[in-house]
Amino acid sequence: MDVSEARQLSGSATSAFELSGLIVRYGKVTAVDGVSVSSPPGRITALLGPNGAGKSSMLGVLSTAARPDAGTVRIFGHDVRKSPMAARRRLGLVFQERTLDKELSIERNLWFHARLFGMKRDDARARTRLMLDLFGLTDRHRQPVEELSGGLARRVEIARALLHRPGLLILDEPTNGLDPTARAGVWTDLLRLRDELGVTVLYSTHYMDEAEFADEIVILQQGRVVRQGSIEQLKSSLDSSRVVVTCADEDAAVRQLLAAGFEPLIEPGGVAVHCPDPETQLARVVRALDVPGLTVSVHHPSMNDVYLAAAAASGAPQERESVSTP
Ligand SMILES: Nc1ncnc2c1ncn2[C@@H]1O[C@H](COP(=O)(O)OP(=O)(O)OP(=O)(O)O)[C@@H](O)[C@H]1O
Repeated sequence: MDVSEARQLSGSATSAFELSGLIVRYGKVTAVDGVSVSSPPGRITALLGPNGAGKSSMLGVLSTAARPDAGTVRIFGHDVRKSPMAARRRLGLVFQERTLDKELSIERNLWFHARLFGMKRDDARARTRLMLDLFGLTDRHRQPVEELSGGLARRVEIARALLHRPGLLILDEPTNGLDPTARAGVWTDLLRLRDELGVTVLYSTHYMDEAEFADEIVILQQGRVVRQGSIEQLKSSLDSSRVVVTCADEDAAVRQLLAAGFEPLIEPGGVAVHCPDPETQLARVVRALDVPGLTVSVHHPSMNDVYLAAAAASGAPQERESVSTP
């Protein structure tokens, strides 16, 4: 793919997507409650939150499948209410449900999608070939989709979503149900799309390790944004970096650490010394201790810690009460 194509995919300096005061209701249930989030082109945003937090409802509006009850939603500057078709042309969608035609080959699936999107024959042919090449599918282009593994089928869906040169790719739990190798493959593809083509990616996930790939993380709880920032910002806001000591006599370790001027805490994993710079405190901690069976390690907050702290701080239950659909 050449540079002009990459530019086309990444769009202009306008935000790739921009939600402002978004509200989505289903009857009396407010699924999305005043969410404002945006991304410049060429970045990856992860959407996290417990079941029922409002992730799919938010993605549904962004995908133009559902209308917002209030607020504005723009895709590369196109308002989804006023210009849904223009917004739709800049979007590639990969939803949880598998939507490929199983009986057709990989190539025919791509070709028909291109034609459905209104591409002329020559363009559809060229784009299909390009996507087969880009995703390493050329050698198996005649293979029926029903013979593909889950990971490969997902790859075809991502290729199909990019046929019409969208700048924004939206994926709702893209690796749900895939094995670890297939999940890693999807991530290799998505990172390459960002790095080589400047595609903007917005995805929801329940996998904390997958949140680590994002440039920006948004955590939703009960329809509201409760945390937002880069992974470094979210982790450093937690203030739970620590040196952890395990030994055969924790009481003695606590006494010795207190004598050396630390403020140790007995925690489930051992005796912890909380500090912003555990690597630099490590040697002092070791020097302060004379206890049997000593091990000392450095811990920094994980994405899981960030997520659990956000849940605890918002006081939200981990799963919202589900309501019956009409
Ligand atoms: N079609 C619908 N009719 C009524 N209520 C709905 C509908 N779709 C979603 N809801 C409700 O809206 C809220 C948000 O649901 P949503 O599916 O957006 O959450 P989610 O974060 O995507 O959850 P999950 O992780 O389980 O996919 C929930 O309370 C859900 O029960």
